[in-house]
Amino acid sequence: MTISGTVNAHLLIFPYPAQGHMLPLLDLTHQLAARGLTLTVLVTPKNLPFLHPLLSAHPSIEALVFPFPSHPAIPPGVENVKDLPPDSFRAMMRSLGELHGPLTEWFRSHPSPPVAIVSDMFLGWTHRLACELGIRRIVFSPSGAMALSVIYALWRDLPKRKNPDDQNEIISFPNIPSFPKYPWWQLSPVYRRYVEGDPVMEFIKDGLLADVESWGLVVNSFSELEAVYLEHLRQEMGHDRVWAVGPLLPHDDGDSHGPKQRGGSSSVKVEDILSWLDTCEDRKLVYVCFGSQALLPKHVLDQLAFGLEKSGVRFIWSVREPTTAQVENNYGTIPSGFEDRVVGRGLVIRGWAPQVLILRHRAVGAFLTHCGWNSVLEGIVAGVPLLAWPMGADQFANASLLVDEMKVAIRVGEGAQTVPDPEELARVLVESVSENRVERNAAEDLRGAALEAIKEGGRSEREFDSMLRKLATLTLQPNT
Ligand SMILES: O=c1ccn([C@@H]2O[C@H](COP(=O)(O)OP(=O)(O)O[C@H]3O[C@H](CO)[C@@H](O)[C@H](O)[C@H]3O)[C@@H](O)[C@H]2O)c(=O)[nH]1
Repeated sequence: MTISGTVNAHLLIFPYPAQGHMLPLLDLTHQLAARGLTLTVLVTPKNLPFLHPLLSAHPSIEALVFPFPSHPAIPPGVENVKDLPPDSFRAMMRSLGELHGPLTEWFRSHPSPPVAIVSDMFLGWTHRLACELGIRRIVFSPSGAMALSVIYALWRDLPKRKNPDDQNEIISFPNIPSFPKYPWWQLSPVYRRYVEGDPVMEFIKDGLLADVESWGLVVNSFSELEAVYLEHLRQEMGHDRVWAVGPLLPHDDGDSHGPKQRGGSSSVKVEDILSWLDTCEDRKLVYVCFGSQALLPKHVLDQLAFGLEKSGVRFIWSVREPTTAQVENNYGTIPSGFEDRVVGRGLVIRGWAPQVLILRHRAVGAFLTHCGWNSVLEGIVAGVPLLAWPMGADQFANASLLVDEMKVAIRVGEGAQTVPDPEELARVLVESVSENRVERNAAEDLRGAALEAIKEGGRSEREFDSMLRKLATLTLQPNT
């Protein structure tokens, strides 16, 4: 049964300011707004522009803008992880915790305050705040259910190595379906830096444990992809308010917004990219991107460039450019002369690419990805095989799901440690766009399942409705 019409509840939406976290939560917010909920979205000033497509599509949404709480590791004027070095998640998580006071004040003076906070998994402290205010907190997970299961197991069980110098020691997760195991170096870098008693690390640990205690969890995933892990999370949380509502699709709203502007303006004119793609054969081009955070070490970037050059395949490569200081720290930039050597068949986009738009084009036949969860879902919706080269965070878990379980991906590399030889990489690139790859059929099937899940009456849509039904029953608790 679907619920029809609008739902009358006020929610506070609180995204974590990293592109891979904010974009899918704003996609969810579009869907909530379309069902008539009253929504307030909390951002700091520099992140307000990311709300513009949402606010212009739904003028009833209110933006709540709080000054960014300063932090010694975050330069003044920077308020989004995309403008920070790759290991800045801890500082950002800690600094946003300072919004507890202003948020409490805002809530207490609001004539009709929200009945629930929907906040990113990295804002676990909002669960305690919600308890103090007598409202509910729903965790938003931009990561998949398998990866989230691993993250929660890490912070609950705090596994340690027998030999603290052994980066390759295997850490097992026997309570998670499929019993995943990873060498130490592939675990979340935030967790690997955990030091008992360190105030920032304890704050982060408390936040992630508070996620598990929260009233609800909404995951950008779908049952056909991760049923066993979603069920595992229901057991971990001790209730069934775990809703898989994905894959969340970007809101299309014409020429100026939607996928063309998703996460920011494209560094190369969108029309130029599309008209070049139009000249390409169907499903023969490889799209290459490592997400909004990762910077590639020089030796990795050079080998990748060499592999692309040798392969002869058509490609678009979206590359995050390092700063001068990062180049001095050995992060790579596009080798000189590379673009001349691949002219006509390779397009390099330095900065920001309209990824979803590119992946939707008929010319794309494979996606070389770091396996950030949004890229994974976008690749699945495009129905193309993935070439998996996880770099960090939850990406090793995502890669094992895609390669070993779903068989829609081919493992190409592992971080900066396992870098394919350019000859080998070139061979895989060529094969990835050939008709005969088994992964191609599996990717098409999974695309079908993803689209089935989000169509009217599909499983994800039903879970979204079930979440709305629960939200519609919420009221402020007596202690407010
Ligand atoms: O040039 C670009 C680069 C990225 N994107 C978009 O930015 C998002 C990137 O998200 P994702 O693919 O998940 O990668 P990260 O930015 O690396 O995301 C972080 O957040 C994800 C969700 O928790 C995790 O799965 C990742 O490991 C973590 O690094 C996607 O929607 C992309 O379409 C663009 O539109 N253009």
